[in-house]
Amino acid sequence: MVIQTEGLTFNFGSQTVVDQLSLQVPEGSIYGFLGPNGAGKTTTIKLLLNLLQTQQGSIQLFGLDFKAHRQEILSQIGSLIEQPAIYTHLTGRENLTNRAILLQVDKKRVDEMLDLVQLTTAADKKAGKYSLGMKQRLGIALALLSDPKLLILDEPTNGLDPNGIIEIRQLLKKLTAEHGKTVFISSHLLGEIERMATHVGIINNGKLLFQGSIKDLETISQPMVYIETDNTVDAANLLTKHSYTVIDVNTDYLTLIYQSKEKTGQINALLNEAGYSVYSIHKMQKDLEKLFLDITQKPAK
Ligand SMILES: Nc1ncnc2c1ncn2[C@@H]1O[C@H](COP(=O)(O)OP(=O)(O)OP(=O)(O)O)[C@@H](O)[C@H]1O
Repeated sequence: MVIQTEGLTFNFGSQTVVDQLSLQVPEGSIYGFLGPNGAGKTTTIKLLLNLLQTQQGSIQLFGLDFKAHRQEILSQIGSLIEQPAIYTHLTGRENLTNRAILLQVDKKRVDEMLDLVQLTTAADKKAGKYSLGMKQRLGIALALLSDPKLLILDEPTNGLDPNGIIEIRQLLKKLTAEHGKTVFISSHLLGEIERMATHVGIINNGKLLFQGSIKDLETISQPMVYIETDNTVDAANLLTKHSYTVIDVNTDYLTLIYQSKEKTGQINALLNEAGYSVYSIHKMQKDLEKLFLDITQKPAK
């Protein structure tokens, strides 16, 4: 495990903000740390980065006890919390070069990082002129300069437009798949985490409600397929005969449990062949609120 905490607990005054947290973050994973605003994500991240002192419980990083190996551990972590620390009057390249000098890192890493986060063409523009997405990518490049094993990101896609979000997602996938990094990323958006994470921890009121692989989460979050068709009742009967699980039928829509892309295609073909008009067919994820309800009704394994 790259991150392993046991009974991690933190109080602000009388408020328990992180409550008996036992995180398990495997090497090479993108671990999505999911929870609504105020759940305790940032506080947990600050504990992992030693920006707050652990009050109760323990933290192990890279198999080492945090208290005994603090410096060694922190030198292997790159992080981005809230706004990236960027000098807006300097260019992207100058920001990276300054940091490279400070960290005594080979300056050829600057070009490598610019390339990795796709800022090569904008490298000589002032960072103050960058879009929010470019600033976040520069922040990630800065965090990666010293080639850390673990990257910890606190809501890095907050406020980004869809393109900006896709670029960050692709970058994080590349970092784990091609560069062997482990990524710990917090978010309050289930859909965003589902699209990139390999593992998920869900926190609410400081407590871990669920932890497991993305596959484990899918069994709980169970997406649905909504089909808009004519004659929904007969169409539902046909699908039931073909062993599909129809959950709901109204005059315009049928709702089924989502199984796979291929099955969704087969459903569409089946309805078409039987002479039904399929006006629309789409997959819908549960939102975080509905997922919380399911998790609290069905306790995690
Ligand atoms: N310095 C502080 N002093 C007192 N209470 C704090 C402090 N920082 C955070 N809190 C409280 O701790 C709780 C958890 O905050 P935290 O920032 O860890 O949550 P979060 O999940 O990161 O949420 P957000 O996405 O809104 O940042 C909140 O109730 C917050 O008000």
